[in-house]
Amino acid sequence: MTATRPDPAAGSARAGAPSRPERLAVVKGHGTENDFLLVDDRAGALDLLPADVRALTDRRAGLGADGVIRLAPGDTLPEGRACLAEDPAAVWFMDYRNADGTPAEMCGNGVRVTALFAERLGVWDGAGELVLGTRAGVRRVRRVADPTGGADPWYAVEMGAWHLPAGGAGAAGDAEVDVPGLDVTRPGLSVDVGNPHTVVALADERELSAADLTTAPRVAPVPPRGTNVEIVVPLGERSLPGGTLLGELRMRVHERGVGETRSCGTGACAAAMAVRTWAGPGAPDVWWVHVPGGTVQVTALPVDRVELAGPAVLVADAVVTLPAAG
Ligand SMILES: N[C@@H](CCC[C@H](N)C(=O)O)C(=O)O
Repeated sequence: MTATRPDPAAGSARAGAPSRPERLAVVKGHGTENDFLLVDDRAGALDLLPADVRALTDRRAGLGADGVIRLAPGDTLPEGRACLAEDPAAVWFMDYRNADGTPAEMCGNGVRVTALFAERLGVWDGAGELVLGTRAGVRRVRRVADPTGGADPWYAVEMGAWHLPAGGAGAAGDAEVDVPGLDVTRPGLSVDVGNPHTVVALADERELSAADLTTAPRVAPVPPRGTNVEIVVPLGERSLPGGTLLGELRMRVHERGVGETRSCGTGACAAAMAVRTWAGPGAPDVWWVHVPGGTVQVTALPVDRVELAGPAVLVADAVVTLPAAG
């Protein structure tokens, strides 16, 4: 057992209704510059309102971030209890909220930063696996060496199953996407990685730079749960020392509930699996996805599962006054 369990006595608050403090301690962190405010709610006592999330993530009037992550005991919320039923080791839950206050099923970069936060809190000793509940199900994290040669450890996350739409495998796309700044409507491929994505292949890096992601690309038909849109340019394949075939691609992303971000872990998984699908049999299993905020590694695992690996950084501690309720 490498993760400590929630303390049943740590909140008498756990027995009562969650409360909303006037002042909240947060830690700022990022994964390839997809940035988050992390909240230690090991007591499972915090009522975090959508308006609180919007105030915290505001880049001018607040601290600023792409999302807020609350680390809470799994047994304090229904989605956490579902994860505990899937795996009793999922005693901690990553409660992820987008900057607009909406909850999302999953955040790949966020899981890695949550793992580092859990280490900082002493909840996980960094050895073996950290088993985290998320709204998309249980995710397992372990520390690994940086495959790109950096000195700091990376975190590898078993991201679960990825899915194309029924009948969509091998297709250029199942959606039409208008990307502001580009003149022609493009095919987009829907890829579910626990949360929804639409991946669009562009001709070259000139098009990637020309795209204007300050507004959301138009996707038709409109995805029922909304979507994150990744625009990608495949960069080719090469062999790593040791012989592993590596594919590389460059990506920008417009995130549901946020806007353009400097990286998206689930988006990198969706993009790599889309490009691998388009490439056909013999395509690499290992992909480096280069985003404005850095590089992450995506690995196709047997039976349509995928792993995400990348860095995690904590940069600051702060105490924030929450907006007045109501
Ligand atoms: N940046 C995250 C994804 C966050 C959720 C996304 N905006 C959604 O609404 O699905 C990642 O690293 O995966």
